[in-house]
Amino acid sequence: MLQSFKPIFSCNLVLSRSFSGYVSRMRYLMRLKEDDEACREALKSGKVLLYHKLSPLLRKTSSGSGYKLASLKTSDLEQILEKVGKDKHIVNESFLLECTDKDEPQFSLEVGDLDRSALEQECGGMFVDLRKAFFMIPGPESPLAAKGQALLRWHQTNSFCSATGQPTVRNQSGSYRVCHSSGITYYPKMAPVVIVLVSDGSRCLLARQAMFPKGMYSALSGFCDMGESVEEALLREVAEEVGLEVEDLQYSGSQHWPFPQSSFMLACHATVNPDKTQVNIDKAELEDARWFTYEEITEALQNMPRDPRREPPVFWVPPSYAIANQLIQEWANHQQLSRK
Ligand SMILES: NC(=O)c1ccc[n+]([C@@H]2O[C@H](COP(=O)([O-])OP(=O)(O)OC[C@H]3O[C@@H](n4cnc5c(N)ncnc54)[C@H](O)[C@@H]3O)[C@@H](O)[C@H]2O)c1
Ligand SMILES: [Mg+2]
Repeated sequence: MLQSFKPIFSCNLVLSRSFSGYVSRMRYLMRLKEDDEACREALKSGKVLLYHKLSPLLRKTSSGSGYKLASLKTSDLEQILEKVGKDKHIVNESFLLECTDKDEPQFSLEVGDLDRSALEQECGGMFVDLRKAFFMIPGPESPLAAKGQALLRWHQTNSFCSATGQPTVRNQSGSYRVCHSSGITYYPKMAPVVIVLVSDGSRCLLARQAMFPKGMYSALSGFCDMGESVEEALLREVAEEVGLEVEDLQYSGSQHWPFPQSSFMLACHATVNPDKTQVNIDKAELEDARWFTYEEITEALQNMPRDPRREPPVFWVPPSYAIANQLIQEWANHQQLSRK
């Protein structure tokens, strides 16, 4: 029997914000999305994240011990562009991302047609593949790095109208593209995906696809079909992939996931009857699916691979920037409490 969703972990973000500052920032952002002139003005005093063929620019932190996303003042970026022999006006091709706590609008710009090493030298940083960058930058910067890449990718792949084949034209912020021939407005899209950590009360079920890195197991996941609710998608995916019927669902949280295209991950916990835990794997989709004990999970959480040059542990779970990790951590915390 399905229980209704209980939003058990999702409120902290909103509650921790200073409310009036947050509202005015969101209203400002909303205006910039719609008002081309205001957006152009904001860009002049804003900051820009650079991407080279969708890899974000990182810089060393001031202590020199780590890396962070490089956020360049527009005026500095214009000078850099001129130094590498480019028209500084390409800055106007930037897309609006967000507005920081200090009311600073942030943009992203693709510079893949410029010389990579010349730019790296002028900017004092390096362009790093996004998957690798997630291991290098502070966790709170990951969503912005992902959003910057996702928006650039969406614009790159939506420059023509699918009805007329005519070019589409962006608004200044990049919040949509229009085909003036058909009048169709295109908005950036994400594909909804359910991800679920199934438990039988004392163990949790993790699976791996053949394409996963060696030894990595994750929660079950799958794209929602057209017309499906999250609950229906989740029940179907678990049935399809491992042949089990889940009984109880609890919402955990959500995440934008940029790989390989933009997905919107909706994460839940689910339980199965402890007497009906025999898995029947869909081998076309999964290489393996297994029940893991609390002890195995806590060990995996403590033994995350840190150095890609070293052999990974025999069993490990997705890194902290993936919502699968959040689900697994929550399950382990819940088990720990229930064992006291
Ligand atoms: N952030 C995380 O923690 C996390 C963890 C696991 C998976 N994921 C992501 O979830 C996504 C879906 O997971 P999955 O591979 O198990 O899905 P899945 O089980 O639905 O299987 C993928 C297959 O579904 C089909 N499909 C249907 N709609 C699709 C669409 N809109 N885009 C692409 N393929 C579609 C394709 O045939 C594809 O091969 C993947 O992109 C994966 O990277 C994220
Ligand atoms: Mg799947």
